[in-house]
Amino acid sequence: MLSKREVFDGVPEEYLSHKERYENAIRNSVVAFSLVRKMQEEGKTSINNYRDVVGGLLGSSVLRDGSPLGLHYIMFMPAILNQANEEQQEKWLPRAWNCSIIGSYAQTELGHGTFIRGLETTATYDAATKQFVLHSPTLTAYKWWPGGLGQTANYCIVVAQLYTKGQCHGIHSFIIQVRDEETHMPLPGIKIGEIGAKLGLNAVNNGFLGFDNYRIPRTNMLMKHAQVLEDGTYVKSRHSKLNYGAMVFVRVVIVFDMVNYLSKAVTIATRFSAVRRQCQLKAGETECQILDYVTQQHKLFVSIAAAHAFRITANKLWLTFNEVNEQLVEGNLQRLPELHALACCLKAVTTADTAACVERCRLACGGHGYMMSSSLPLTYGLVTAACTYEGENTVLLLQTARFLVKTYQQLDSKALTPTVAYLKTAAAERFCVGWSNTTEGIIRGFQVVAMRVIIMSTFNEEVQEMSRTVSPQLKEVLHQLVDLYCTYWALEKLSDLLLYTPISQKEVESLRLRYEETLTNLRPNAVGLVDAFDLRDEMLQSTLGSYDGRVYERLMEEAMKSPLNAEPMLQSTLGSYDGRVYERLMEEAMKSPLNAEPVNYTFHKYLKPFMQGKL
Ligand SMILES: CC(C)(COP(=O)(O)OP(=O)(O)OC[C@H]1O[C@@H](n2cnc3c(N)ncnc32)[C@H](O)[C@@H]1OP(=O)(O)O)[C@@H](O)C(=O)NCCC(=O)NCCSC(=O)/C=C/CC(=O)O
Ligand SMILES: Cc1cc2nc3c(=O)[nH]c(=O)nc-3n(C[C@H](O)[C@H](O)[C@H](O)COP(=O)(O)OP(=O)(O)OC[C@H]3O[C@@H](n4cnc5c(N)ncnc54)[C@H](O)[C@@H]3O)c2cc1C
Repeated sequence: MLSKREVFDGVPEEYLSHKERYENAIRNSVVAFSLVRKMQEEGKTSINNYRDVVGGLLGSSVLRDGSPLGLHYIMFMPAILNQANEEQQEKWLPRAWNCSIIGSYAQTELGHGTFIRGLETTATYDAATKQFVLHSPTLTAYKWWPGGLGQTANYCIVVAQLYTKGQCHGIHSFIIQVRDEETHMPLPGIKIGEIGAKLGLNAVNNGFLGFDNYRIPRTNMLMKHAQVLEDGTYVKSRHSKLNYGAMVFVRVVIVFDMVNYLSKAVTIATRFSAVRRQCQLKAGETECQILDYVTQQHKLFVSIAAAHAFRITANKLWLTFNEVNEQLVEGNLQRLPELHALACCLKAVTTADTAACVERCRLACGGHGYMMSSSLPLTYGLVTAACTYEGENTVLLLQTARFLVKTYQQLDSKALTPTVAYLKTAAAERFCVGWSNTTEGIIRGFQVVAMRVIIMSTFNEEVQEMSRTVSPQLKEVLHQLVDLYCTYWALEKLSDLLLYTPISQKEVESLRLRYEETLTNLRPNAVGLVDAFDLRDEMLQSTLGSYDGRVYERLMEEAMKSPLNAEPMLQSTLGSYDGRVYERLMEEAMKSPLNAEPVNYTFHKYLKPFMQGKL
């Protein structure tokens, strides 16, 4: 095991250089993931449920700004599980599971992220040698972003346009070795490095990858869904989008990640708001807790309710994901479009709402929320990235809209899948005959809005589910959270409700009163509700949100650790007058100190012993 001394003990990551941050991340990651390997050996985690364990580690204080090994678990292994046939799984999964190989997932290119049918990397089959030739025809064809690829991974899943017998069959996945397992040097025909400093996740070691007519065996094409036979014959998949399966899985998992990040941020902000006293309600009185201000409650309480709403939604989505995947295994593809639309919608909505809520939590803490030591800026950096990766939010919402429009157009000719069944009810009868300022009334209002503008929004199953399984006291508080969440969004989306429902001005006024009553009712339970997230100080890593409330002493202790560093402002690679965006992105990437050396010392000292099970 590593001695405490070898880890940058006591110096917060913010004060490490870019290179030191990577080296620190490797040390922390091999220690953390050795724990996962120990749990595997003891049968405490399996290939089917490792995500909980890994997800907890990736969101923990040990790997607080991500890990160079994250993609190995987040996408490399799921891609093998989802896209490789049985023979390939037997070959690759054991080595991936015990980390004797470290993988990444290389789909996005400098020139394309959203439009994956436009990816430029080619994989051309050579029947004479039974090999695929991987090539990056242009600079924009270089893979750009894959986590861990910069200096860490020695294998990766590469998504490329498949050519055989002179015909293009679209994008397919391949497992490709990019570095020598002994020396970790890039293999001949491979151009590889890291892309440089980012807004956040600076420990992830995102990389770039270019191929120069690089040959791999035919059997390195992942062939669960489509195949290329030895003579070059292409056998197509039952459904063209089964190759997109890894993305659907990760979008589902991201919803769980948002629950963790939002719970942390609102715990920090709510506890700080109970400690912070500012201004007097009456002259001469003691300054009051800022948590007593309705404006502060308006900022924070909806985030507490959202964390619970997202947790319930994430669990429901996970059940749906497993149901649909069991059906896919039996050849029933009927619910795949619904799963895709659901995963797109909930990944986009939960990441966007969580980013907005985390920023609101930061703002609710005044200047102290702007301190890195509060952990709120770091959390914002992690969450806002999720609005972009695994499918940029705008584009994913368009995918959901496309599915809902199609569903609506087939309302009378096709049986509806469970999550959109409400569209038939909402369309069939005078669904919203009058407005009622109840949770059910608001949900029906949104269903009418959704029906009319084909936007899906409902979580009423969870309300019924909740009334069966909790004590009367807890039910009352949870109903207050549901009420708060509904009335908050009814007031936020008032224009839609006024346009599409018979809500009256008088009812809007009583809705506002009801909202403020709910804030007041929740106030006594606010700190208890965030304590219920049961997040230890080590997880929060926040001077503001510690359980003991010693905010000011901790702020001072952290401030005393600061060596003074000023990083020069960087010019923008994207906004240069000459438009040489891609060349500048690559030029800037090559300035990274990590790219100055072919192999970072941490490979031989830490990563290789870890991969050989010797750590
Ligand atoms: C935007 C996408 C989905 C468009 O894909 P495209 O092939 O162009 O499909 P169409 O828009 O033409 O729709 C055709 C048809 O296919 C259905 N469909 C699309 N995607 C899926 C899917 N995943 N599963 C099932 N079905 C799907 C669609 O509904 C249509 O059905 P119809 O019945 O209406 O015909 C695509 O380009 C896309 O997904 N773009 C986003 C790329 C992305 O997510 N990249 C992630 C890279 S990995 C990463 O970011 C890692 C991050 C690190 C980390 O997670 O930590
Ligand atoms: C932190 C981080 C980690 C990542 N890790 C990985 C990884 O490990 N592996 C990997 O392969 N990729 C990874 N990515 C890349 C990520 O998947 C892409 O950034 C994402 O898919 C968006 O593609 P893009 O960056 O090309 O943006 P673009 O698709 O160019 O989007 C730019 C803008 O154009 C808009 N736009 C694009 N298409 C449309 C449309 N059809 N309609 C309307 N508007 C549109 C978008 O909404 C957006 O506002 C990572 C990204 C980040 C930020």
